[in-house]
Amino acid sequence: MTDFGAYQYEIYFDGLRGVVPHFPMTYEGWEERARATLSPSLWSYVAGGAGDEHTQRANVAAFSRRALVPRMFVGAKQRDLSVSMFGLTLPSPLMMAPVGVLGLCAQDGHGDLAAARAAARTGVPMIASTLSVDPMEQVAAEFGDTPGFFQLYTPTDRDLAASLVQRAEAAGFQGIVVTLDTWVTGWRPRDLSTSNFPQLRGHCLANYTSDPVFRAALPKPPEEDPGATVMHWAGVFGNPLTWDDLPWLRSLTTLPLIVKGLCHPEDVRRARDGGVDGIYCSNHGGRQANGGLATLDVLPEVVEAADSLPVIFDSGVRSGTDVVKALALGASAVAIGRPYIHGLAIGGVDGLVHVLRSLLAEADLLMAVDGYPTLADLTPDALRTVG
Ligand SMILES: Cc1cc2nc3c(=O)[nH]c(=O)nc-3n(C[C@H](O)[C@H](O)[C@H](O)COP(=O)(O)O)c2cc1C
Ligand SMILES: CC(C)CC(=O)C(=O)O
Repeated sequence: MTDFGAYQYEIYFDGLRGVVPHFPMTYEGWEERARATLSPSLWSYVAGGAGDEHTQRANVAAFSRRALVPRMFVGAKQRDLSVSMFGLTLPSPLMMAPVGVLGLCAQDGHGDLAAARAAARTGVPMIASTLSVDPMEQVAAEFGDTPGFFQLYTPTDRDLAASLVQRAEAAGFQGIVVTLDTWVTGWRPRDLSTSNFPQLRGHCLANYTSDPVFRAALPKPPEEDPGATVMHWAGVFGNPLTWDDLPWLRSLTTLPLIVKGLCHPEDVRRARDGGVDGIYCSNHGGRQANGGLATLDVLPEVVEAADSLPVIFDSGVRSGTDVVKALALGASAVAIGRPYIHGLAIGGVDGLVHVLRSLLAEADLLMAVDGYPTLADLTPDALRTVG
């Protein structure tokens, strides 16, 4: 049993002692303060999406088309938000989605380490991006007892891919998340306007520059020729994988293999047949392709096709109620991107922990008030479609 909702009492007791809350209590508040904290170009990178950002807005809007129906006489005094997947038991279904450039969003430039520390403090797992300011071994060292996952951007160099995965295994990560929807970046007008994207990426290559296979392919060490290093990285970064590559991907690790970016049920069935351990239903927060469906709208089909495989969901989650709605539509776990980036930007580890605890408290209290005490109680029948 967990009592995430108790976070509200901590805040009220602080208030009684005259302590004013450090951090805003809503997504809009986190966003507004993060915007004021980050440089304009980093802000536009974080906040922006593909095209005119229609899909990005649709991700958020989809949640307001679903509403939870309250149940009474349930006596949901105790709730249980714990979830078991990939042989792990987690205290809650919340996860931190992989975010490249996370390091740069912290005041001290080490946001990947901060997120790992927040994972240790909350039990909310971090899926560490391939693109990070600090190498994965240092990130993993901060996880404490909370399991961590490594997100792989599969490079064209297969030996490099194998090396990154082997390092993740050795560092103690508990699963590999392979992102399929970003072997090339989508059309991102905000980044094109600032022309800042290449510089940002250049700061986030620690996993590559610390890799023996990557280093061996360079004419000069990265410390001596950073420009050539970035050029080499750009050449190997993205591999447009096909189904023929799935057996090879599967062979890279004995850890749970989760594929990120699946939104079509047929793709889910093929991935399942190809031996993956988990499906990650996401449209990359609307950052890659515009004009698509909200991820929440495809979730039920994906869950059905995934059958017994766990489904991690992300894109557009902005509150604890959104977490509950995604769970009711069948997600096994719910990941967030921008909300925790904002928390990190406004208050480092403390700000990030505040965002995670706020989302968990809101979800927990909603389940209490509306009479859905466990995740098993949250079925599609708990929701109605409105508007
Ligand atoms: C600034 C930023 C960087 C991201 N970097 C990565 C990444 O390195 N790897 C990845 O798989 N997804 C990346 N994503 C996508 C997230 O993992 C996630 O799918 C998305 O943020 C979820 O949508 P949300 O921001 O609406 O919560 C990034 C998202 C943002 C906002
Ligand atoms: C394209 C990458 C460099 C990072 C990413 O996934 C993103 O910005 O959405």
